[in-house]
Amino acid sequence: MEYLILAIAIVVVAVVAGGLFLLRGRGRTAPPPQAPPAPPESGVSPGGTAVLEEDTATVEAPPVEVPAPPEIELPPPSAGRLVRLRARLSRSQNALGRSLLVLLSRDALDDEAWEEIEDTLVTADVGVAPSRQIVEDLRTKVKVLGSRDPAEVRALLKDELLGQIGKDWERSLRTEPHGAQPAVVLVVGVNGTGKTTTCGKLARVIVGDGRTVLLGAADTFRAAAADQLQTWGSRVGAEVVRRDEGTDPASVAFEAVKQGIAAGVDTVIVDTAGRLHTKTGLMDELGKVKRVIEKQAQVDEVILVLDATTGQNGLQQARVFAEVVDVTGIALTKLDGTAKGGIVIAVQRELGVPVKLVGLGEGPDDLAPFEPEAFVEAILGD
Ligand SMILES: Nc1nc2c(ncn2[C@@H]2O[C@H](COP(=O)(O)OP(=O)(O)OP(=O)(O)O)[C@@H](O)[C@H]2O)c(=O)[nH]1
Repeated sequence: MEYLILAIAIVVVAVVAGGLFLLRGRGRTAPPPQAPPAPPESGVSPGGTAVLEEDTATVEAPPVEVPAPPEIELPPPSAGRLVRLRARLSRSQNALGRSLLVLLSRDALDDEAWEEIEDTLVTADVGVAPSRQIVEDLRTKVKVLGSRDPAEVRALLKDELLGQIGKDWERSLRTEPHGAQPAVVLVVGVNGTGKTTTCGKLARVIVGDGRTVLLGAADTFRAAAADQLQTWGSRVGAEVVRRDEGTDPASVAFEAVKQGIAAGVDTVIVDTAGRLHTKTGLMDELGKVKRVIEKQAQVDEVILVLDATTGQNGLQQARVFAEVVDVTGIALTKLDGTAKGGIVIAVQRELGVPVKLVGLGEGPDDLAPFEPEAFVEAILGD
């Protein structure tokens, strides 16, 4: 009997314990389901394999840097640029105008005074013959005028300088396409004069006027020139055709014009090296570049870039270029850095082609179409 009671007690205890165990098990909350591993942004690890391993699933993938598209700039149009840049010109050229005006306003305009006026003009790089001519003209006009109040003297000098610079030259740059053919501008000149910079700035002038440009880096002598051009081009969204250093410049020019035609751009600008090794070498190189371009399109402009600070030396070099290639216009750079603005008169006289562009600083929009009236006004000051 005792055994029976003991057995029943054991059974009861077992049942109660079992029930309690079962109840506790049911009351437990289930663990949260494991979040699936977040896929990396690209779905692919930097190494190129899909991220699947469990232990890397919780490691956050580094953010993939998407480079921002380059911002395309919209440069100002060409019209009125020289007037806007007048301060630059006044700063460098005012001394010439002021000393001429002071000399012309002297009470007694004797031989000595006229000689001083001539010297001032020669010092400003006007050139000996044109300086003499200006003095002769002024002498006659002053005699006819009789009186010499400051306003009259200023008007007289302005008229004379404008006459020497020439109001009637065709100075507009031919950059308009011919139907489906782009206009082609070939840029030549001695190294260091600012050729590549002028190509870049000119591209901005054309884009600013609402047209499209392609740049050809045919200065294969200096690799940095192509890089420089690339930077200029990317700022205004212009394609640049370039090849390795040492490639035949003519082949780059050919390819640039070909791509320009295919892309339907308005203007192709071709930068050249034009080292002054020998006149024959230069003639061969530039002649070939031009001939090769002409197989596909007409060369509308050959712009000779001349550094205004180099004076007579620059003129000498300009002469060599003019002998080997038909220059159609001059880009006079660095006019902001010299008081010798008279070079405008000298170079036009020397080469018989007009100054069409002037460089007035290192800024991207410091290139302006040349306007004689604004130029003379800047020289004479207010
Ligand atoms: N102050 C001033 N500097 C200028 C002007 N135009 C160009 N330069 C500077 O002149 C230097 C030479 O310019 P580049 O364009 O490299 O000359 P480059 O003729 O192409 O020279 P190469 O490629 O060696 O043949 C650069 O530092 C330009 O910023 C200008 O109008 N004013």
